[in-house]
Amino acid sequence: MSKTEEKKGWFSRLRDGLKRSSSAISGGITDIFTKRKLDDDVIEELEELLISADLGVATSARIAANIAKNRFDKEIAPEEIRGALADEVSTILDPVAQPFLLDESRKPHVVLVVGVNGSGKTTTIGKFAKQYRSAGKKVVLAAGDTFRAAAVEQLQVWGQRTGCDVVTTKVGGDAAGLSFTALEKAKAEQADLLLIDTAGRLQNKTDLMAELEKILRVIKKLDPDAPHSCLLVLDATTGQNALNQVEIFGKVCNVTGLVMTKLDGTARGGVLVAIADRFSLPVHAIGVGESEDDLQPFAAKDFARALSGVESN
Ligand SMILES: Nc1nc2c(ncn2[C@@H]2O[C@H](COP(=O)(O)OP(=O)(O)OP(=O)(O)O)[C@@H](O)[C@H]2O)c(=O)[nH]1
Repeated sequence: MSKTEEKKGWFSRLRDGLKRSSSAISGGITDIFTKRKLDDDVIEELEELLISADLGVATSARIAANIAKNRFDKEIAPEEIRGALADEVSTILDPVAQPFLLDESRKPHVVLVVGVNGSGKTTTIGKFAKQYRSAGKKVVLAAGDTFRAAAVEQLQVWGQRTGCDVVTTKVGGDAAGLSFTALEKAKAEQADLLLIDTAGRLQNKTDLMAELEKILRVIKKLDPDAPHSCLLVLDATTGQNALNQVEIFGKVCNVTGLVMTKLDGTARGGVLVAIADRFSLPVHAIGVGESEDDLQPFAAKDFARALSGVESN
């Protein structure tokens, strides 16, 4: 498949995945803008529409005001508004759309993967493992979600599939100790990348924080700069709650980048715009489906156009 075909294929998948979010926005724009002049009421309705699509109050107000500029008192076609919205969203997302970069000077580059249960951490780890294995890198996985046997098994499956060693311990075992062992092994083997999975029991914040802090403390004994990255995986279906998760996890570990999954299962995909606007954290990848191919590097313009219901890329 050529690069253009591949890009086109991904754009259709992205557009299909974001359908629930985009049809609410796109349909709302048609309802608001058909045969009406752009006045204060229309701006307010647009703002409300964006808030209901989870773009956040402050961000929605700013976008609506920007779109209204130079268009006041004119009858504007819905398609033009969708295009203008895509441009506004793209301006917000562009600075945060940054691919994850492997630091080759680290042996290994240590990545701590955090996020609440079921957010898509394992899928993300599997995808990264596959990507770097295909590039000929040595990758070690640490099954740090020691609470659930299924989480460990799932990571082992990824290990087998991608040819990566998976360091595990018994169910209920110490995640920090396991991370230490995994880093020791990865260092000894001159691995390029160590991906550490973690448990995400946000319902017990104190335990979660204590556990993450312990992992951080312990791996720093072997490498004071580790972890070199901390990826927070967010589930888009949680909507505005994803903003709280960025804050909570940010207090424990220095979150360096985000991955947002399950954008296909929700009408709340706009939350990614609110998060980008508020935290300015790099967004490395997004997921619009259950297969590993549905997790792709984040492209701001494509996302903005798909979310706004602009038909082509
Ligand atoms: N629809 C959809 N499902 C996804 C996406 N990403 C992951 N999933 C599914 O969500 C479920 C949870 O994903 P995992 O990768 O196991 O998440 P986790 O954070 O490791 O979960 P725990 O191990 O339970 O903590 C799985 O059934 C995945 O197939 C996505 O982008 N879209």
